[in-house]
Amino acid sequence: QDGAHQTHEYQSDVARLRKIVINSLYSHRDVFLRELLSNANDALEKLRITALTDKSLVSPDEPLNITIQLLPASGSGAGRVVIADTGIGMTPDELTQNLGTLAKSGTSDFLVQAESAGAQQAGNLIGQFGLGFYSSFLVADHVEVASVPAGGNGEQWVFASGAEDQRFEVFPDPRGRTMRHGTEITLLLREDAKEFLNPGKVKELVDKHSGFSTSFPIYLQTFKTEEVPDEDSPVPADPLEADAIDTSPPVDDSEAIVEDLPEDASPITPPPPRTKNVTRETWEQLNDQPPLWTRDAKTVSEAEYTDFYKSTFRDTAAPLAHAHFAGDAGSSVSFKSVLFIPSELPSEFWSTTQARVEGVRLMVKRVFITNDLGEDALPKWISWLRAIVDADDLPLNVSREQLQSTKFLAQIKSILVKRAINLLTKVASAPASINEETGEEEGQTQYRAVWKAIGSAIKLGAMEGSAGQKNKLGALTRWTTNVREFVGLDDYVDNRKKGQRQIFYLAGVGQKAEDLAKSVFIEKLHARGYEVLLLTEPMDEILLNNFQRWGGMAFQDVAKKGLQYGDEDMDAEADKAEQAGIAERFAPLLSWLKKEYTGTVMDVVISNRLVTSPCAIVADRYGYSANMERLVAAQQRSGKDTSQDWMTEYARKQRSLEINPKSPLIEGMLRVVEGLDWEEEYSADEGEKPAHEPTQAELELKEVAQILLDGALVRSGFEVTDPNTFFARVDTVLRRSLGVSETAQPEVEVKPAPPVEEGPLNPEAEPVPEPGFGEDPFQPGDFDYELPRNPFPEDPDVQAFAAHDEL
Ligand SMILES: Nc1ncnc2c1ncn2[C@@H]1O[C@H](COP(=O)(O)OP(=O)(O)OP(=O)(O)O)[C@@H](O)[C@H]1O
Repeated sequence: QDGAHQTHEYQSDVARLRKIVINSLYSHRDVFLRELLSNANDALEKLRITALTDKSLVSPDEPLNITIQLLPASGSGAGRVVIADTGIGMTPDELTQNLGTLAKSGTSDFLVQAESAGAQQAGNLIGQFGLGFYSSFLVADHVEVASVPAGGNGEQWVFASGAEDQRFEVFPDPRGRTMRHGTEITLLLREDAKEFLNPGKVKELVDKHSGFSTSFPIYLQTFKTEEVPDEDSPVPADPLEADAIDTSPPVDDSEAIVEDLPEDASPITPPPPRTKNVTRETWEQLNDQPPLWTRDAKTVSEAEYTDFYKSTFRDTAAPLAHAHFAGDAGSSVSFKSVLFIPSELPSEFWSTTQARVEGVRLMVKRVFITNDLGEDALPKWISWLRAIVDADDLPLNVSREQLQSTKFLAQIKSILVKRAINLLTKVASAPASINEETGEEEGQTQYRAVWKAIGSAIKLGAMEGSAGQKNKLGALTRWTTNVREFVGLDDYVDNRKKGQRQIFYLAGVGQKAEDLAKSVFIEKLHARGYEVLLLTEPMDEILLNNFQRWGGMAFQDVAKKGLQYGDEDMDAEADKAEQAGIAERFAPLLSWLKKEYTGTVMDVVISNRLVTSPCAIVADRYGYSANMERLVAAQQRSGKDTSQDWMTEYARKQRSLEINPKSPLIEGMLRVVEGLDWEEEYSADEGEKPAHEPTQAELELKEVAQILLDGALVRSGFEVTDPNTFFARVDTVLRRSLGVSETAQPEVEVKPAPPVEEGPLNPEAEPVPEPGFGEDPFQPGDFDYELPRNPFPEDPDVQAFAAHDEL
């Protein structure tokens, strides 16, 4: 390399990105034009902003614009596309830095993801990441970038690289200075990319992808061939004279028929003037249509909104909904805006606390100013919003910093949030449409898609928003119930049964709604036709607690105490009498169970929520439901919130056992309790031993009761306190029912391992078989051993283990 001519190795990430781009985007390769035009537009914007403080950088002789030239090959090669801008330009160092390295944050993560994804997925990922300059290699074998920085007096430099090259060159342009400032990119097209020399194709692409999103004019060089008078060859002015000149092809004299012209013959028409074809260069502006947001919404088609969104926000998927409006920000700044709901949340939405908001593009009189909304950007829940806001009455030379300190920005943020909520509400309240082909009701297809995409963000908004927003966003939430899906809270309230004053819900984070619907807590509600919201996301329960009430109804966790159907007072006298009868009949069992479970549950009551299950564990109003208990346990495992341990312990104890008087099992227990002389036994103070040794019947009842309690815990979603003891009890009961000895242990003998091996391990001599490969390490007979006799037959814990094994 000589003094000026530099050769650089590409940074390894660049090579990887180029490879991914070329492999995965072949079928979308026309994106190169959008990317290069967007870079050119950015460079012009940078210059415009810099020139606000240094006017010498621009001159009226050098208008800020972008030009495209399509140059078919004169000799070998497929031809060239040259895209030039009169923007900020690059110094030789910047050429090296900007085009030879990837400075973007998250590049490595992106590359790992894209490399492991399929071509189609990688294409989508790249779309979101923005592939920029490297997309040139989709259509070009070789790329040259000539550039001069604005304000620079030095040489014009060139960055040059082949698509397959591991290196790039940077050198002074052998043509000298061809630009005052700016950048010119020359693509030597690949043989299979000749279509991009077609002006029609280029116009179509600019129209579709760049027309809306570039604020500086884009001109395409076109050549028009016109017929013009040929001034070089003399054309006689006088038709008579013209007649005198014989311009007819020579004819054979012998064949000539000479006729005199009749007197009244019309005058001889003069021959057309001599012309020649001249090819003229013209520059046709491609983005001369007014920006979409400045147009009347009635004149903009859905397809135009979609194309605009995709090209402006670089999304491969269409938006789910849009709103187009003009307004007044209150401080006499009028503006026009279009906002969009994207088809999915940004990938980092849940992994950051304060999301970066880059989707709101602020413009002043159609010129892009910033997409950085400053410190207190939009609230996190709505950081996914995509919008264009174009203010008319702000000075054009307002800087990004000035704009951020104006009232306008704060007002615009609140207007955007309000408008976005209105848009969501409009989509959510669209009447169900009828499918014309099938005649079936389609449901709210559009809002279902919106809910699927950003439903969790809407729930977040309903929690963190202002009071007014909470109500609006709460009304937008949709739930699955035991009878329907996609149910709004207002809809639930409208559908309530006579007398019902509670909105019933059951939470089971991570469970499927259909499994939750089979819960013991829902069986009676379901059987009676009541609707229960099934909450499966961690946020759900917290959200409902946050609302406290909806439409005048209180939220009731059906796994907790306090459940009321609301029709209790409407029960016939006979029903009431039956309830009283049951209460009286089961009183002995309730008393016995209360004594038995002192310290384990707060209370034992007759249930109003069970149909077939014998019992359930119901949390007190301030106790933890099984769902809450799991959430708290997960938090504690992850090291958070340990200061709350005592509260957890307390809340855990706030629960009751509910029994189902209609269950034959409970009936059976009642009969056994009635047969016991237990009042006397337990009349001693709490904690004291019974006055006499318990009878066999009582011991058995205790065992059954304990299993029943553990079963109720499991049924109700809690964990049993000690699974080993639980299984030991089940084992005993099983043995009893089979007539097997309750204490007999299996006859087993376990072959002990050989003594510790001496000397170092030599893997070469005895290769360790790879899992799944090589010979089966086990030989026939390896499993023919006997477990040893239980060495501690009296130890109840060991018995429990043995029993567990048997099960
Ligand atoms: N026409 C240009 N004029 C001036 N600088 C340019 C031009 N094209 C590219 N650059 C510089 O090269 C850098 C890299 O460009 P590239 O297109 O690869 O990524 P980007 O524009 O930063 O990101 P993205 O394309 O995803 O928005 C740009 O940030 C810019 O500094």
